[in-house]
Amino acid sequence: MAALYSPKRGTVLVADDDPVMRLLMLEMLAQVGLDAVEASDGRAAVASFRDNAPDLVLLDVDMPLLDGFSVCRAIRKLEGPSHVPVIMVTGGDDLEAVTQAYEAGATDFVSKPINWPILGHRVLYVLRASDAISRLRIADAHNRAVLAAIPDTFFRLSADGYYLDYEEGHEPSTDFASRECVGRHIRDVLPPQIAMRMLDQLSAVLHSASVHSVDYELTREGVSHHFEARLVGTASGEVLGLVRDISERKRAEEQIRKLAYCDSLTGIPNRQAFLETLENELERSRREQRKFAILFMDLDSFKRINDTLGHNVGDLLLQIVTERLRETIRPGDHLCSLARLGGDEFTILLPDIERVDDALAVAHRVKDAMRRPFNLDGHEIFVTASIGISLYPEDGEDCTSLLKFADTAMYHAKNCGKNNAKLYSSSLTMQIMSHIKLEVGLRKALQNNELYLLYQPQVDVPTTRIVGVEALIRWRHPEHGIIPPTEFIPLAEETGLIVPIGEWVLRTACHQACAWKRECERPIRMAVNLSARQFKDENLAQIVLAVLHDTGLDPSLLELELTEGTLMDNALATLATLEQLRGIGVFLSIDDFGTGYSSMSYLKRFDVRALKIDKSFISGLPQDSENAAITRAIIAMAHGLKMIVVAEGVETREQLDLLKHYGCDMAQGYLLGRPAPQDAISQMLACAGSSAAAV
Ligand SMILES: Nc1nc2c(ncn2[C@@H]2O[C@@H]3COP(=O)(O)O[C@H]4[C@@H](O)[C@H](n5cnc6c(=O)[nH]c(N)nc65)O[C@@H]4COP(=O)(O)O[C@H]3[C@H]2O)c(=O)[nH]1
Repeated sequence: MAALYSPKRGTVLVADDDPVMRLLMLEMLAQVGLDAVEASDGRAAVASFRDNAPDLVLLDVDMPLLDGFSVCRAIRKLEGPSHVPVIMVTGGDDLEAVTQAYEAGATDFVSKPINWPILGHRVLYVLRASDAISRLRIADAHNRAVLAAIPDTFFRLSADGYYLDYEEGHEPSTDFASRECVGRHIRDVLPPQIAMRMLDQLSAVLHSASVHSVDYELTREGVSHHFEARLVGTASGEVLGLVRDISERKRAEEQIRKLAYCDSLTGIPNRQAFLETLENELERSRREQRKFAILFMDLDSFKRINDTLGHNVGDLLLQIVTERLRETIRPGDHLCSLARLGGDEFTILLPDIERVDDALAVAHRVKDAMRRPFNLDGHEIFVTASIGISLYPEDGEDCTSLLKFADTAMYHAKNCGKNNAKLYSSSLTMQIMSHIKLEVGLRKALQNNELYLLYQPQVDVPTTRIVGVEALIRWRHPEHGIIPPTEFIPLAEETGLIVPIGEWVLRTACHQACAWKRECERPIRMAVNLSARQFKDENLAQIVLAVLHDTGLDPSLLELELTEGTLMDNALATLATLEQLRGIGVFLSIDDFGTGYSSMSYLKRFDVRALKIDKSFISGLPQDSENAAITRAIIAMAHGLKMIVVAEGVETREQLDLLKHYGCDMAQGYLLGRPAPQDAISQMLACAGSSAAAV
C-alpha cells in the first residue's frame, strides 16, 4: 500500500507567561496539526526562537523580563532573509498595543478574549500566506538573478506607454540610461517612428498571449546600433520588454546577404539581387505610373575567348567589361542598377525613362564602350555586345516576362548580325515560337521519313549531255507542306541536326548515284552540299569513307560542294580536312562563287576541282555587261588554275550560248532541268544521249 501523503508539519513558538493560555494554545495548535514549543517569558522566547527556528510565533504582549514588542523586535533582528510571521496577542480593544505591535514588526494580531477555533485557522492562514510570500521572494530573487545574468535591457511599460521600470543591460551600447526613461512616456524617449511602432506592438501584446518584437536602429554618439525589443503582456495589463543589441547579428546577416546577392567575380549584384531590385522597381513604377527599361547585354564572342585564351582571361574580360559598364551608365544614371546574371550576360535596369530613345541611347553608349579594344594579359582583344531592350509597361506587366522579352530582343540583336541593340516587339516572340516549333519538327523529320532528295542535272556545256546531278534536300512537313532548304538548313546548322541529316543526304545520294551508274552504264557524278558545321565535324572523313564503302560508289563520282566561307573560316583546320578528303579520292567544288571572298589564291591552295559561279551573276546575262565581264574573268582565272567552271541558275538559251562562248565547262539551271525526283532524272538519263531536256 502506498504511504499516505503527510504535509510538512509546521512548528509554532508559543510565548506566554500564563500556563493555562499556553496549554490552550498548544491544544488548539495540535487540533490543526501543528507542533509547538513553549516559552514562559520574553527572554526564553528569544532563546527558543534562536534554537528552534519555528515557522510562526504566537507572542503575548505582557510578559515578564521582556515584553512581547521587545521580543518581536529581537526576533526581527535575529532572523535571516526568511520572514517568520509573528502573531501578537493583545488585550481586548488596546488599539495602541496593535499599532505598537505592527511597528515592532508583527505580522498580525489577535485580541483577547481569544476565539480558539478561529485562532487555529488564523494561524494556518498566516502560515500559508507567509509560505506564499517566501516563495514569491524566491521567485523574485530568481528573476532578478536571471535578469542580472542576461545582457539585455529590461523594462516595464504601463498600458498607455509610460516606463514603470527600466534596468540597463550589460552591453555598452545599451540604448538608454534608467534615469532617462522611468516615469517618462515612450514617445519622449524614443524617436517618433520607433515609438509609434513600439506603441502599435504594445497594444498588440496586451491583446494576445504571444511575444512581439520590434527591430530598430539608433545612432548613439555617432555610432549606429541595431536593437531588438521583445514585448510581452502581463496579466496586470502591463508590458514587459527585453531589449538586445543585435548589431553583430545584423552585420553577419548583411555579410550573408552580400554573399548571396553579390556576384563574386565582378562584385556587382547577381541574378537574385537583380530580380529583387526589378520586383521593387516594378512596384514603384506601377504606383507612381512611371516607365522603366531593362537592357540585356551579351558579349558576342565570349565563348571563343574563353575557349582559346582560357578561363582566367575570360574572367578578366568580364571584370573589365563590368568596369566599363559602370562607367558608361554612371553619368546621370545614378539610379540604374547593373547586374551580372551569369556567364557573359549582364542586365541594366533603367528607371524613370520618358522615351524609348533614352534606353536606346544608353544601349548605344554601352555598345561603344565595348568596342574599345580590351588589353587582357598582353592580348589585345576586340569584343562586341548584343543588347536587347524591354520596356515597362509597354512590353509586359511582370518581371519574368520583361526579363524574358529583353533576352528575346537580345537574341534578335545577335541574329541581326551581332553588335546590335534591338527593342522587344511581340512579333519576336511569335518568330521564336515558330522557330522552336520548327526545331521540334525537324528533330522528328528524319525518323518520320519526312526528308527527301531532288536532283538537278548538271550538263557539259559543249555537248549539253548530263554528266552529273546535284542533290537538293526537301522537307515534307506534315502541317506546312514542302519546306525549302533555305528555311530549315540554317536551323539544322544551329542545332547541330545538320550532322545526322547531312549523313543521310550523303548516303541517299551515293546510293542513287550507284543505281544510275548501273542503269545508264556510264558514270554520273553526284554533287552533295556540305554545310560549315558538317565540314568542322572531325568525323567527316570517316563518315564519307563509310558511306562510299557501304554504297560501293567510286569516290571520284562524289563531289562535295562547299562555300567559300566554309573554307576560309579556319584555314589551317580546313587544309587538314581537305587533305583527308582528297586522300579518299572525292572531288571538291566551291559553291556560290563570287558572293564571298572570291580569293583565287586561296582556292589554289585548297586544290578544288570546280568553281560554281553564283546564279546572281548569271541571271543578268547577257544584258548586264558588268556581270558578263565578271563571269568571263572568273572562267578565265579558274581555267588558269586548272579548275573547271560550273554556271549556276542558267534559265535562258541566251545565257547558255554566252557561257559556251566564254568557255564555261558545265551548267546547271531551270533551262537544263529543274530539281526533280529520282524517277524523272532516270527518265532524262535514259533518253538518247542523256542531253538536258530543253536543249
Ligand atoms: N532561280 C533559280 N534557282 C535555281 C536555278 N537552278 C537551280 N536553282 C536553285 O539554286 C539552288 C542551288 O543550290 P545551292 O546554291 O547549293 O543552294 C542550296 C544549298 O546551299 C542548300 N541545300 C540544299 N540541299 C542541301 C543539302 O542537302 N545539304 C546542305 N548542307 N545544304 C543544302 O540550300 C540551297 C537552296 O537549295 P534549293 O532551294 O534547292 O535551290 C537550289 C536550286 O533549286 C535557276 O535556274 N534559277
